[in-house]
Amino acid sequence: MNHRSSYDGLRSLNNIDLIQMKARPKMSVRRKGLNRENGREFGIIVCGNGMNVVFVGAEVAPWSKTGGLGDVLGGLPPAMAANGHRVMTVSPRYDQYKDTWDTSVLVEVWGKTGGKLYGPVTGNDYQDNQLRFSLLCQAALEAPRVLNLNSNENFSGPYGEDVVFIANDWHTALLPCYLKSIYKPNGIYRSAKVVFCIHNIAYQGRFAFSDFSLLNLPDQFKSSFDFIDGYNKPVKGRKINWMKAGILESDRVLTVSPYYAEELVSGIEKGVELDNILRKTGITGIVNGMDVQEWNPKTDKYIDINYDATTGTGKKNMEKQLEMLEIDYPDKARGVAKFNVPLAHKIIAGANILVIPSRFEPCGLIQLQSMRYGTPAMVSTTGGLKDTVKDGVTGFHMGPFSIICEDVDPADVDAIVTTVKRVLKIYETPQFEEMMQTCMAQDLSWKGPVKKWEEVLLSLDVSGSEPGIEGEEMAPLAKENVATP
Ligand SMILES: Nc1ncnc2c1ncn2[C@@H]1O[C@H](COP(=O)(O)OP(=O)(O)O[C@H]2O[C@H](CO)[C@@H](O)[C@H](O)[C@H]2O)[C@@H](O)[C@H]1O
Repeated sequence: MNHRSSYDGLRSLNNIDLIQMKARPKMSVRRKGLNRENGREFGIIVCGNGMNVVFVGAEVAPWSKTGGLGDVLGGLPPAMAANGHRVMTVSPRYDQYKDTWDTSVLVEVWGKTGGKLYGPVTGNDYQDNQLRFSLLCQAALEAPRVLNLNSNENFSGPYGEDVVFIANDWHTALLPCYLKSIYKPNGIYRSAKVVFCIHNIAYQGRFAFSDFSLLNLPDQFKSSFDFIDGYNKPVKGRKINWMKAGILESDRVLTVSPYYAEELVSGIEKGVELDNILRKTGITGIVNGMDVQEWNPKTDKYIDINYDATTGTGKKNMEKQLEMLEIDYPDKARGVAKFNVPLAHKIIAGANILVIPSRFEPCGLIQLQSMRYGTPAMVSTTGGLKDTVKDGVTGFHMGPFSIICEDVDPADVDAIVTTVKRVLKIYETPQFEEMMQTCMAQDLSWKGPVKKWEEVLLSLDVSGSEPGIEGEEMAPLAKENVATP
């Protein structure tokens, strides 16, 4: 396991100052470098003590990422640390990442997987994934107690037991179960709480019912895992369902947008057979933020011409190149089915319109990325796309699409054609220009979402938890060694 240490103290002078608050609760803080006069520092901020927060997940960008889960775990924890909380993220070490360091608490469990996160090839899982993710949960429960993280003299040592765990997706669902069965009965983590966050309900961790015996849990947990699978992919029938248990055994359930939260409880199809469970527990949606430093058209290292809202206009030579491309490729289309970060940046920066015809979309990050680059998106009306794209203001809505993946519904094709016509009517008019400006003027960073996360975490009443402060937006620690699927 690679225990990524607390983000505090490692990022900037500003953050080091925030850490000092932790050591002296409700104190006045000098924020060095912010206000200076004649060489003397001044500037007082009165603030709370913050919280101890432990994120747990199967991916964390930039080290391991197959999609948005990695992005969120690379962005939200540093943004919470920037607000004065003590934050760590526990995630598997799939490879020998250059910029990670040894905590000297090293347990090699399944060996390096060379950047292959869930299986040797896409769609083919490791046979022992249950063991792997069980160990991830066990490691995450040990980390706050045993890792001696010397971030800074005021903010060092183990986190202790007054922590909030944020478990993400099915891979982390055993965490609240082990907390309740192993730790709490022994007087450990008495006031600790668990938030379970659903990024994508389509993956639930459904396994043979007899596998319950592998999980090292007492029989009273069986009912939380017990599940009748209604789909014949691969077989119907009685199973264990990790996500169901994660939802039932956690203290709060969150997801990544308010509208997706509504969809999840709306019925069996959108809730993928867990809608009844979520209606019981309740679920809250908070829209994701994005990494506004990695995705910044002004400084993006992957695109040839950097730009901002004042230079969003087309370059003549590029227009010429586009004309040439059309002549060379009369079919006018290209399909690239590769995970290619530079190309993803180039497409988002270069496109005039991004079409996102999702059947479902818990939050969606590419529409945020595209709006930041002044590229309005044409989206289906589902999940976070509904919450983040305003029709006629920052993009175009096409209505909800059929969720039956096997067929293409002709009504959806019509919706795309009608919307393209609507877009073309205003394309290259001042109205479209204004739309691009509005897209780029939005604050899509983690600053807003993190406040909502704080509110939820504080409401759990973990001992010693206090609000943080208004922090600066922070990017993840490193930008190299992204493990691709
Ligand atoms: N070919 C390619 N090459 C390189 N990079 C590529 C790529 N295709 C996509 N990406 C990048 O991968 C990320 C995709 O994130 P999304 O949130 O859009 O979807 P995903 O389904 O992975 O996430 C799930 O979790 C997230 C986080 O909560 C929710 O937003 C989302 O709705 C949910 O489905 C973006 O950063 C995008 O730029």
